[in-house]
Amino acid sequence: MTALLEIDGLYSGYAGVAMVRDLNLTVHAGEIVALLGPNGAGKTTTLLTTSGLNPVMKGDIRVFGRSVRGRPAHRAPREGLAHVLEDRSLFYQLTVAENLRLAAARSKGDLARALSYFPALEPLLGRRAGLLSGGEQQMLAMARALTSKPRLLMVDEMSLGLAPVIVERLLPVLRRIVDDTGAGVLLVEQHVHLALEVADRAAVLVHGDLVASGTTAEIAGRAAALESTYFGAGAEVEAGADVGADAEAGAEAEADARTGDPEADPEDNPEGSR
Ligand SMILES: Nc1ncnc2c1ncn2[C@@H]1O[C@H](COP(=O)(O)OP(=O)(O)OP(=O)(O)O)[C@@H](O)[C@H]1O
Repeated sequence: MTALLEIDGLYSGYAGVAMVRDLNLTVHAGEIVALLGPNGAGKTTTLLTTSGLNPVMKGDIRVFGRSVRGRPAHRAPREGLAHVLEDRSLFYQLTVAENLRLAAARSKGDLARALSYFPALEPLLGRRAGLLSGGEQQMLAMARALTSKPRLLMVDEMSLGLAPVIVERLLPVLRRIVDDTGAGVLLVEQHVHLALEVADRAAVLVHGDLVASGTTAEIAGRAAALESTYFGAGAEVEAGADVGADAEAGAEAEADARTGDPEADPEDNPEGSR
């Protein structure tokens, strides 16, 4: 198996303070690796450092065998690394088509192929990105990343603000992409159980330390112990609150799915970016 990403004893953080310590992680071609952990664990920091948006303090990250040290972040997409950021970073005043065309022009990429994974975007090509629902924006962010035909795709919190029923529809697309293209995926996800359904392997970060890694079956077998030991009462309460809100939105989404209403817009959009 070809290692696309090798994180080797990584220390990374902000203002000289390491928020990720001694992290070792590998992503091979054709596999999905889930990076799990509670809020503030260092998951986003790891992805930003891999993209070159945050410096390596100690250790190394190799993407396609080459160290990211000294590589400017803008070179990453051309080399085959795509990063869907947590805030989706769309051009909200531009239409869906314009967002996609800009990305495809930058990377000389394949727009039709990227869209083929998200056919729900086709009737929305003329709509401004800021008017899309949360789930549609996530699809656009993913489609935009795919225009560069990445060999390694990093997705940060695909589920942020989305009902689980929407996430359940989006996550399997990652599996199709991996199966079709042989790319590797590093997936940061708060919905542990959904992530474990789609991933091949998982790693758990807590307060910057890697506390567990293994196949999804191994991690799933330890999920209850990991949650009670590391995620803490606060996280459980927070997760409980989310479940309530998600369940309500999910019920609505399911109702829309049942009625088959193509204009249905079931997702929450807590970012208020419409
Ligand atoms: N720009 C920054 N400056 C200083 N500290 C930061 C900065 N960004 C993140 N941090 C801190 O680094 C730590 C790791 O944050 P990070 O965003 O990587 O966590 P995370 O696991 O992605 O969390 P979440 O699931 O909440 O997004 C946290 O303590 C956070 O407060």
